Amino acid sequence: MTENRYQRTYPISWDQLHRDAKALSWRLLDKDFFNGIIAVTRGGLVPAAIIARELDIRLVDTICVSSYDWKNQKGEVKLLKGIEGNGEGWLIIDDLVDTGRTAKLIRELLPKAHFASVYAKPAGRPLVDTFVTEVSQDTWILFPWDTESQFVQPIAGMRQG
Ligand SMILES: O=P(O)(O)OC[C@H]1O[C@H](OP(=O)(O)OP(=O)(O)O)[C@H](O)[C@@H]1O
Repeated sequence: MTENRYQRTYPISWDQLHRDAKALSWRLLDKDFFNGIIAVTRGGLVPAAIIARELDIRLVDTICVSSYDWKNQKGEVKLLKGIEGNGEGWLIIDDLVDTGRTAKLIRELLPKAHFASVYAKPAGRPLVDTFVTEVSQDTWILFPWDTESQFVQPIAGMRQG
């Protein structure tokens, strides 16, 4: 279900997600992440797996967060599992920064880490160090793990009257 604050959708296929995660890997290639990757659950898990493969990083940890929707606005971000230390030498991966609430919390916890996301909206963009694609704030990104293919009516059948 599309929330009220979204005016358009941006469907992303598995192929595109794979390509975009590889594009992010290229942007991160020259940086050193001695410790490894921290995936932000749950959306960061898939790009983190692709980026770990591309950057030849085998140590992958998670920071686990949960955010609650309240009246169609994203609510408080709750930390379910953190990471010790200040994040130095770690690469944090998320699929998207939207309002930036999740990234803000994680940056406060791990100020020395490098925060990367595949997609970024304007409100969240200042909080990421590296990203690939910017989408407008009123776009609902349809990730492949949240969607499935289904039958749609032919265009001619959708005419009114
Ligand atoms: O910038 P924000 O407004 O905080 O939004 C970004 C967060 O929202 C998404 O997670 P979501 O809340 O959909 O949870 P999930 O990944 O566990 O499904 C996404 O994976 C980011 O972590």
